Amino acid sequence: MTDAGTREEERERRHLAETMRLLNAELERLVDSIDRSAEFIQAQKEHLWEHWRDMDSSEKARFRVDVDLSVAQGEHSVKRRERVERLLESPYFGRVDFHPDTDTAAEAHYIGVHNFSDPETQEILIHDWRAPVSTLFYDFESGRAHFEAPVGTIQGEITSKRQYKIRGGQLEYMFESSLNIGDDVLQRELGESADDRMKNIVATIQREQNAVIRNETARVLILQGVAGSGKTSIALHRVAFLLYRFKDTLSSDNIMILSPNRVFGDYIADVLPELGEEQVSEIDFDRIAGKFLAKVTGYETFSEQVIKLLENGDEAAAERMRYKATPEFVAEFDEWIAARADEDFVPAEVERKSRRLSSDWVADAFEEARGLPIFTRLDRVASRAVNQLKRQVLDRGGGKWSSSDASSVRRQVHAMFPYKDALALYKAFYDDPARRGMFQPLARKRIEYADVFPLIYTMIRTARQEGYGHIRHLVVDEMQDYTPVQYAVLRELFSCDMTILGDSNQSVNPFSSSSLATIHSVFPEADCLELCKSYRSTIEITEFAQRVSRNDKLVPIERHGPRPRIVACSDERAQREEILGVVERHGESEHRSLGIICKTVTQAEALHGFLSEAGVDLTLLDYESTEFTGGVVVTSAHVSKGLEFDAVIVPAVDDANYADEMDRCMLYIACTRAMHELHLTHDGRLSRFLKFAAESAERSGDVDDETAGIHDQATKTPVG
Ligand SMILES: Nc1ncnc2c1ncn2[C@@H]1O[C@H](COP(=O)(O)OP(=O)(O)OP(=O)(O)O)[C@@H](O)[C@H]1O
Repeated sequence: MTDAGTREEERERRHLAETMRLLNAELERLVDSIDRSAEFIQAQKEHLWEHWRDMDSSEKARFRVDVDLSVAQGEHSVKRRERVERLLESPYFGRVDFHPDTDTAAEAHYIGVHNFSDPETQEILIHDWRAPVSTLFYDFESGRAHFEAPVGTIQGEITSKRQYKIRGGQLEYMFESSLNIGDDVLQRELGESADDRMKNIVATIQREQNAVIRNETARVLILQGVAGSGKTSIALHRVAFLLYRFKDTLSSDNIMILSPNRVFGDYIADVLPELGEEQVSEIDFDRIAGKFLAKVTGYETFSEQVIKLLENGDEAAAERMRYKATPEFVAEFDEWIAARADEDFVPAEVERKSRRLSSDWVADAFEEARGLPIFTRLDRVASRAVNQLKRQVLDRGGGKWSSSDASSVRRQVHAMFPYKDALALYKAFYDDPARRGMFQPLARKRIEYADVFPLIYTMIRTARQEGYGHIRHLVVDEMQDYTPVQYAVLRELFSCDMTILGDSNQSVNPFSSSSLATIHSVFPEADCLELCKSYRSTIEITEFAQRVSRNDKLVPIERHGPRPRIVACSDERAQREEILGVVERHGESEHRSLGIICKTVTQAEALHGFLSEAGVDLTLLDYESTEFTGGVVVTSAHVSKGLEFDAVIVPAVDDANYADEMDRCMLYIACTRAMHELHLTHDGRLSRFLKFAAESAERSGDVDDETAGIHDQATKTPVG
């Protein structure tokens, strides 16, 4: 390092020491204030307890207000203390020196996970990464730059940019990064071992990612991103940004994440708290289905559908799914439902206790309720008829009016519409000869998954339903796995802003997945953004996965590691031994997590049994799991969606197991979960989707153990 460099580093160390001193002083003050609040609350409670009988009601009320105030103050201080503690671990990660055109000199702005001001001077010592000035750090290189301050756009010049890695309050390294957010720092971050939980990436957010995070104008934002492009991370950082930007009107209670399963929900659970925000609530489509259908019908779940397709390959079922998975289906179905009231409602006379309402009266009442969903409309007509007849009976001395009279009138009105409920109406849609066979119940009271959301949509379109009115922003992850009718349901239930993200290459069910264009057709007003750079895996793993399922837009990050290995084994037993060997070697390596990703949960269960008996300490993740544990995990490709591991083993990559398009999707998902190492094993003929590896091994005569792409487990000779 040059003398100037050493002097600069010295200066930075002094700055860090001074910041730590101020943070420690603040921590002390907060701890003191929390203790005092606690003591005060305790004393007040004791006083209240002892003098309860002697106090009048206004005195008691005053006491309660005092206690409530102290509790609120205490809670506020606890939150602040948590923030200061986080800052003490790592006060800041970046610095940008900016010289506004209107000022005489540049000023250094340090950027961290939270704001922190000098308690005495109120000078901002650390800017929250979400503050307007922090955009300078993320969006600009050295030279001309600007940011939006409350007073307007500030133009100026960036004279220097730096990045730091501070851990436990100690400066580990710093970089001058006048260009992009330092590749050096990014490389180091990406090269680290996977955590048990998704972590925040505030220090290395890239410019194109920042554009997604800070987009304030889109009501609906659709983000298509290749595997490992940071979509999920970005969506969570976006939530944190919106909570900061609109803190007066938006709180974590107003935000919901629709995630693919509970394991994934658990995996991402730490990101928002790490960013100083409360965790937001979560939901998934299975829970929405449960809420609507619990009392209506039994139904197949999404995972059961995936299992059915993977294990049995039911072409007729696939055909039904395909039919119900298009925007045309929603349009046709919408039109059909809308026509039912006019075409199928037949007004008739209503009679009770010799009093009558003519069919014209009924027709008028029905017409007046136009605009309401059909079953709500029928209820409205029935209520009016009940009131009318009741009045006639009572006014004209016709006797008593009981609840059974009211029920009879309601029944008569509802009988004018040939369908008793949404389920009957939905089934009737398939009476049309052109659609016959497209509805196939699994049992008398159990419908296929492909019918679950069309039925829920029918319920929403035909009767008023309770939505999620308090939600003001919905994040939808794995968008490609949801059909247009599911989006139609979301539209009805959530009339709020949305961030919708996913990757069309990672569909778990190609018969009912949605492309970006399809989703855009459901939300024509949406802004569509794309992330093409892939950060998770080494270039060797990314290129390998690309050959399983190509996406020409994908740009891998330049980070190297060992080439993926495909190991051919003589039989099933030898394959299990090979897997055991990889697991044991993993235990001795510097890597932490290992995912053994099978095609199906049934295969994962069998392998879990074998490895447990062999003494491996591991966890099985299946559709019932709710927690992500890290360490050695056995799971299926479907359950592994959204997760990542230092090393991944994909067992049974033979041609019988990975043969059709759906299998290809599963193989792609499994391979793209790996950050640093990827191993694939098989006995029998290699899957057609991996033929490229056999061919390239043949071409290169590649037999070397460590670098070989593919080799025979017994002979170490190339396979192909
Ligand atoms: N700017 C970044 N700085 C550091 N790490 C990043 C950055 N962007 C993404 N990553 C890392 O890349 C990995 C993938 O991120 P994430 O899981 O959010 O991607 P994804 O697009 O949702 O992936 P997939 O669709 O394959 O599940 C994570 O380890 C994340 O921390």
